[in-house]
Amino acid sequence: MQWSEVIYGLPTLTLGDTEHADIHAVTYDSREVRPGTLFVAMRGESTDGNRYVRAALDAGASAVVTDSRESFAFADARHVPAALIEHGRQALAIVSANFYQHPERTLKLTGITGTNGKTTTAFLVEGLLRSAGRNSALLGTIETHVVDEVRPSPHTTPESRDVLAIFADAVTAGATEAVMEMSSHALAQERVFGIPVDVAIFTNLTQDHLDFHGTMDAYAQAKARLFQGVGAPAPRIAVVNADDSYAATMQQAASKSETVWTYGIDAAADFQATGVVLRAGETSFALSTPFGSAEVVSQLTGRVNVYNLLAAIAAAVGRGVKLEDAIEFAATLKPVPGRFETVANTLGFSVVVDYAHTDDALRNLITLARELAGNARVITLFGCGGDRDRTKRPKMGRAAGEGSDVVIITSDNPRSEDPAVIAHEALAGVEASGNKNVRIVLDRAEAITLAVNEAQPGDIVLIAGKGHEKTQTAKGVSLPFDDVAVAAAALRKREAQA
Ligand SMILES: CC(=O)N[C@H]1[C@@H](OP(=O)(O)OP(=O)(O)OC[C@H]2O[C@@H](n3ccc(=O)[nH]c3=O)[C@H](O)[C@@H]2O)O[C@H](CO)[C@@H](O)[C@@H]1O[C@H](C)C(=O)N[C@@H](C)C(=O)N[C@H](CCC(=O)O)C(=O)O
Ligand SMILES: Nc1ncnc2c1ncn2[C@@H]1O[C@H](COP(=O)(O)OP(=O)(O)OP(=O)(O)O)[C@@H](O)[C@H]1O
Ligand SMILES: N[C@H](CCC[C@H](N)C(=O)O)C(=O)O
Ligand SMILES: [Mg+2]
Repeated sequence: MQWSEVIYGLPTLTLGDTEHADIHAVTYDSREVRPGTLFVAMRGESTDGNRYVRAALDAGASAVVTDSRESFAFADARHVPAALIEHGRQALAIVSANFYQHPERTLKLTGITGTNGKTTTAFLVEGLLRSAGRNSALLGTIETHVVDEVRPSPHTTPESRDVLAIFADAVTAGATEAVMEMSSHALAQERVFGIPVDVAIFTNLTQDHLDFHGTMDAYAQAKARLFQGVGAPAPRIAVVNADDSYAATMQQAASKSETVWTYGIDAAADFQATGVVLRAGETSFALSTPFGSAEVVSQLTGRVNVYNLLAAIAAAVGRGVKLEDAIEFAATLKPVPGRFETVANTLGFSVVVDYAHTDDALRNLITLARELAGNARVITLFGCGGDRDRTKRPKMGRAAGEGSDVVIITSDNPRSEDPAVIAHEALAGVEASGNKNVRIVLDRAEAITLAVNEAQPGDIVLIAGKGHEKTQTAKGVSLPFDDVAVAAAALRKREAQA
């Protein structure tokens, strides 16, 4: 594609003297540059893409977009087409949309934000749309779907270049819909700039990521951007959890949407669940909506999934699926990997792997386990991520201590930090809860084996924090690790001894 076509609509401050180049690829990472690549220099948290303009040019970059006068002059002097712009990430989104020929104009996008429940809700919405015969893309934490093709996901919400590349492939594969998790990092960094959202969902807001956002208010404002539109018109329909304390913030942010639907269990809502019945592997409730009422039955477990189902059904209806069809399809939806995933065994107790990695998610998970366990014990294993919000560690400890009979603190991606230091920060919270039945076992496989060996018939073992993850990252190195596989191995060993 010609340089002039790639920069169409880009608000440039200055354009270089060289006007012709054929662009074969767009990148924001100098290490990806090959001859014919346009390099967009972006300022980041840890470095500045402008430091790598020389490397990009040496690698054969055919054009440069930058917010630095110095980089601009450097590229121009080397007779490479250059554009001086104000915002690197916005520019990346604009040139990528041009380069991929605007797939975002074809796909009707459902965007989901919130602290917890994005992945689950995204899978549910995609499942409902597919059942209704629509071809869809899915972008989120666990994996990426390009209609029927499954690809790994390096991020929950990728950079705009990657979103648009996936969208373009999805359009080629016949997709008319896309469902996407919108992380607060992505909204704050405008990774989704210029991408119109048709239906926007807010799940909930509780503490996480304060290392990045600083305050709960800034975190909420990042989430609210989904409802205002990031470089794009506001979503046509906003779907907001009425039971969450930030509902009003999101509703206000959605003031330009044509329709705002609320959903909830406790507060009055447009999509209202009543008579919730929770069992392992079965959840049911009565649903009333502006389009009629019906009984919803699902194979998913737990009250949090009532919220995820409500949001997903509302979104599907917003996308034109008939309510009665959405409810029929909801009954066929399978649980999401690593979200209340049970590990089968013949020992008479339950082992559950779940992605709870915030204090709110842990509290919800343990409350559910308590209900399901009756008089039996809840054994909770968890850890806290390294190089992430430190202040959530004692809060997670407290949540674990308050609801569990036995607590095992272990490692969950310590990254560059000392796992023992992280564990002791979590321990402080368990101790504050008054729960004395707590142990630290830093080796996660050893800790899981201990939890499994501790369980008696009727007990529930909760293995929290890593869910679907397939690696453990420590000292900067990621090694294969799978909670489900490790738990299954420990169970087989114990079964063999029984
Ligand atoms: C805090 C954060 O979100 N960081 C992401 C962000 O980094 P950044 O803007 O700070 O970029 P940087 O590393 O300073 O680099 C600046 C620029 O220089 C470029 N560069 C850098 C080195 C080089 O040799 N050449 C070069 O061109 C980089 O490609 C980048 O364009 O952009 C980078 C490029 O896309 C991401 O890799 C990086 O993800 C880091 C590794 C990360 O861990 N992100 C997590 C926290 C994240 O984004 N999580 C959310 C989900 C959270 C949730 O909801 O639970 C997600 O959406 O995945
Ligand atoms: N609607 C919900 N409300 C509160 N907690 C939830 C909800 N749905 C799921 N959870 C809990 O949060 C955990 C993470 O869920 P999920 O992966 O769907 O969220 P997410 O928002 O995508 O998280 P992440 O931002 O880390 O990718 C689940 O394992 C469960 O414990
Ligand atoms: N999206 C979250 C996932 C956390 C998962 C947990 N296993 C951890 O490593 O803390 C993050 O990157 O903060
Ligand atoms: Mg997710």
